[in-house]
Amino acid sequence: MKVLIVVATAGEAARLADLPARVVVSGVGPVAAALAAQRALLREPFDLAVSAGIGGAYPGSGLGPGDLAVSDVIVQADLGAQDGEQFLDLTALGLSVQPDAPHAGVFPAWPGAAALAARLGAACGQALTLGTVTGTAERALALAQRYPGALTEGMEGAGVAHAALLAGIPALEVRGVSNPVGPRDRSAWRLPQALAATRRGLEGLLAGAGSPAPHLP
Ligand SMILES: O=C(O)c1cccc(C(=O)CC[C@H]2O[C@@H](n3cnc4c(=O)[nH]cnc43)[C@H](O)[C@@H]2O)c1
Repeated sequence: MKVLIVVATAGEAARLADLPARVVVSGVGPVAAALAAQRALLREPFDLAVSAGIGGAYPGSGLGPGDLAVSDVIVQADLGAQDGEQFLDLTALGLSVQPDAPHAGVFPAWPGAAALAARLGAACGQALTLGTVTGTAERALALAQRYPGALTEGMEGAGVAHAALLAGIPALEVRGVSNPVGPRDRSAWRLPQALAATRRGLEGLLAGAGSPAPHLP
């Protein structure tokens, strides 16, 4: 399986340079990730596009710094409209099916995600993408309630997933937890542990964990 790995920063890429995959650095955010992913996907064919890196863990996820999460769904959680206190996603706005983007901001991930998570002892669930890092406990809770089962927050997954959709290949998000989603507290960050978890997830993916067992004759 030929895998494209998109990470936001050179620091994340440095820990992955020896892996048997194409690793590209996109910069932070969904637009940067989408553009970098699409540029790589137009250059050569891949079987899977992965958004990988550090991420925040939502309240109720049961995850903490150093834990590993893989996505079964990638959600662009700020794509929609705010109506007072209520958030209206594209489906609620009647914009869910567009000819060139039949996704409504929700991207089912690679079918091997659950098996990969099981083999690695990782969490498997929704990965949310936002263009702005959540900075209050109230908003973290509101997002966790809006998306029950949401595990992680990042800023690139939906961009990679959208580019993968247009390229006709599956996408996956692999996040090592660096921090709790909520009030800004850099002292709570555990970057080395998060980077190590991210690498562990990608090593497992590239070693074939999660891929369907070969059909024996
Ligand atoms: O300075 C801060 O307080 C701060 C808090 C959270 C995240 C940041 C970033 O600069 C994140 C940029 C980068 O890391 C990923 N990431 C990691 N944790 C989170 C998060 O809680 N929410 C969203 N993104 C997060 C993200 O994918 C970016 O690539 C700074």
